Formats: sequence, structure tokens, C-alpha cells
Amino acid sequence: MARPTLQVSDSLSQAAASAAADTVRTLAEAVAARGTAHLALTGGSGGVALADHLAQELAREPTQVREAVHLWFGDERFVPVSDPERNDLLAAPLVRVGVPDSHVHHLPGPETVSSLDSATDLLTQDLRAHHLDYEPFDLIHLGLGPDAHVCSLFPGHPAALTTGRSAVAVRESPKPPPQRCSLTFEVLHRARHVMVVAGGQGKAEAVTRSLGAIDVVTAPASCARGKRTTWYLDVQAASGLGDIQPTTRA
Ligand SMILES: O=C1O[C@H](COP(=O)(O)O)[C@@H](O)[C@H](O)[C@H]1O
Repeated sequence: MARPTLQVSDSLSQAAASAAADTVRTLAEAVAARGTAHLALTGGSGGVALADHLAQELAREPTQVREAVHLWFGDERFVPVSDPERNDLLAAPLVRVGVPDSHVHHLPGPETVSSLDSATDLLTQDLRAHHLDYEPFDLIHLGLGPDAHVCSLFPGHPAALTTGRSAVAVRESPKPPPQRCSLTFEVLHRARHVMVVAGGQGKAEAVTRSLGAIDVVTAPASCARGKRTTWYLDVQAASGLGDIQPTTRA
């Protein structure tokens, strides 16, 4: 796993636009190479910033690319499917520009399954059916919590230490809602590309810690690495890293 590459932009929207352009290029390459493209979306402020940029970029691609994209979620909250807390609402703009609805891999909600464990098992089966229990995601998007969490893998929480599984049930999440389901670090580490998108002064300390020493307990995001990893930040989020101009640095 190569060390992360950093791109710093003037604003979160610009950082997300840059990530969205790189994402769609990656998806088109995946479709050309393997006939399909698996992308895991993130929630939170990074996911919101990405959503419209992604849809605009994907809309420019030919139908065969748009129809070959599968959408998953790095983490999902175990709340009803219409609940505004659901991360999968962020897939809607991509469906509007041509990703088939049947390619959106939702976590079942409490209205259809009796427990978080059942929902996690169903997601695990879905990942297995698409061979993502051992083959890599083409791309995983991640947001960054101010506590340096990614997906729903929180500092000091046992879910962050999960091995031998693709998805884990997360209970007593320190950030509400308390019941969630998350991809595991094993899935993140297999990914062809991991992109972290974050902005704002409130993320600066988490960015500095996450790009420092690797420590899954205190800064889970420090372990968020795929075969390639790129961080797309705004200047505020990058402000603890030193004198960085809006530019790319490896
Ligand atoms: O709960 C979550 O938080 C993180 C970060 O969210 P933010 O609003 O602080 O940017 C997000 O990446 C994750 O997907 C989400 O479920």
C-alpha cells in the first residue's frame, strides 16, 4: 500500500469536484477493463459535497459506463429507508443520470429485517454474490469524522478491529444513530483506490493525526488505505499539515 497522495483545493466543493472527476475516470477505466465498476459511496459532509459533482461528471459518460456502475455504501445507519439519516439517499442523483436502481446495494432497514445482525448478514451475502468478499472494490469514497473515524469505524470501538468479515454490525456508535453497518478495514485495504474527501477547520486535527502515525485505535482513518489512496482536502482541513498551497503533492 503506497502512502496517500494529497490534493488541496480552496474549498470543499472544489475538492469534491476534483474527486468526482477522478472517480468517473476510474469508473470508466474499470468498465473498459472488467465490464463493471464497483464504487462505495460515503455519507456525511464529504458525501454531500460529492453527490452533485459526481452526477454531473457521470452524466457525460456513455450509457454503457453508467449502466455498468454498482453503488455500495462504506457505512449505513440502521434506520428506515426513508429516514434522512440514511447515507444511501446520496445515490439518488446517480440513479437519475442512469445508474440502474437494481445496482444500488442498500442495507435493509428495520422495516424489512428484524435486527441489525440480519441486515449485516444480507449485505455480506450481497457482497459475496458480487465476489467483493475477496475481489477489490474499484473505488471506495470515505468521509472523515472530526474524531478521525471513517465509515462507521470509530476510535476505540471494537468494530474497527474486525477481521475475517466484509461487513460488521456497529452498536453503540458514539455518533448517532447508534446502530450502523460498516465495511471493514480488510475491504478498504483490498480496494484499488480509496479517496478521502474532507473540508473545514473542524477536520484539521483529524487530518493531521490520520496522516501521521498509523493507529487504528486512536485514529482509524490512519488505516484507511487501499492499493492507492488519495486525500482531497480544502485548505482549512489541511491547515495543520504545514504550508500547503492549493495544489497536488505526492
Ligand atoms: O457518520 C458518519 O460520519 C462520517 C463523517 O461525517 P461528517 O458529517 O463529519 O463529514 C461519514 O463519512 C460517514 O459515512 C457517516 O456515516
